[in-house]
Amino acid sequence: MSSRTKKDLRGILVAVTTPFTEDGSAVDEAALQRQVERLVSAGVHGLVPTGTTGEFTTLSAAEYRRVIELYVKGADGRIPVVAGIGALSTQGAIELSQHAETVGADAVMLVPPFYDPLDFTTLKSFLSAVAGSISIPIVYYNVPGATGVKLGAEEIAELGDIDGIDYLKDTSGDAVTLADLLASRTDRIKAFNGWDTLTFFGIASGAEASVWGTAGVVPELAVEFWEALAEKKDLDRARELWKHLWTISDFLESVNYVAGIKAGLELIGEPVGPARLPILPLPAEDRERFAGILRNAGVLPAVAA
Ligand SMILES: N[C@@H](CC=O)C(=O)O
Repeated sequence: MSSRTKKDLRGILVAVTTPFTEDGSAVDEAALQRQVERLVSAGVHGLVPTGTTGEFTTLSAAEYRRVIELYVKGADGRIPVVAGIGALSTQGAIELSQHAETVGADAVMLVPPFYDPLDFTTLKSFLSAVAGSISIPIVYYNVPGATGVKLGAEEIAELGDIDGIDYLKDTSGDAVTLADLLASRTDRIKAFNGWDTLTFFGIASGAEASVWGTAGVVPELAVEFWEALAEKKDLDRARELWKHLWTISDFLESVNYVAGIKAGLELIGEPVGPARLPILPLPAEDRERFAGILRNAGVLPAVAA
C-alpha cells in the first residue's frame, strides 16, 4: 500500500447528518454549522458528511456538492473531513470526488454503484478509475447490505493494492472479516470500523478509527471511550462507557438509523430537522424509549420522581 494520506485519519470520525429545514425542502446551513462547532468542541477527530447518515441519496446534485463544501469550510482545517461519495455511474463518482478534492476534503469515502451489484473485476475497475482521477486518499465503503457486493478479507486487501485505496470502512457487520484484516493485512489496507455495535470489538482489535453515526449524538462519550480504549488502555473505564454506547448503538440499529440519529439530536436540544422521505420520523414510542436510554446514559437529565 502506498499511502496518499496527508492528515491522520484516526479516532472518532463522526458520520454526520445533513440538517434540513423543518419541511425538509432545503439544507439548513446554520444548523449544519452549529453541528460542526459542537462536534469540534467535543474533541471528535474527523467528520464524514454525505454518507448513509448524511442521506446522500436524497440530495440534489447541487445540494450534494454544497453540503461537502459547507462541512469542509466549517471544519476549517481543525479536523479532517472525509466526503462520502456515492453515485450510480463511474463518471458520477469521479465528478463528485473531484469536486470534493477541489473544495478541500481530506479524503473520500467511496461506495460502489449500488443498483446493479458489481462483480470483483468490475469493482476494481471502478475503484481504479475514481482513484486515478483524484490525488486524495479513498476509504472503500464496504456496505454489502446496500450494494450487494460481499467481499472476503483477501479481496478487500487486494483493493488496498490499488493506488489511492488506502482505507476500508467496514459496515458489513461481519466481525470475522474485520478481525482477519486487522490481524494480518494492515500492511495492504487500513481498516476502520463502521458498524456501530462492533465498535468496541473493532477498536480493541486495532481499527485505526470508527466511522460512527452514534457519536454525533453523544460525541463526548464516544471521544472518552476512544481515549480510554485506544490511548490509555484503560479497559475498566472503556467497558463502563461502552455499556451506554452499546445500548445507544443497539437501539439505533434496531430502528431506522437516520431517523433515530435525527430524533436523538432533537432530544438533546441540537435539532437538525427531519430526515427526508422516504424515511419517516421515528414513531413516538421509539422516541420515548430513546429518551429513556439517553437519560440512563446521563446525556439527558433524569425525570424528577
Ligand atoms: N455507515 C454509517 C455510519 C455508521 O455509524 C454512515 O456512513 O453514515
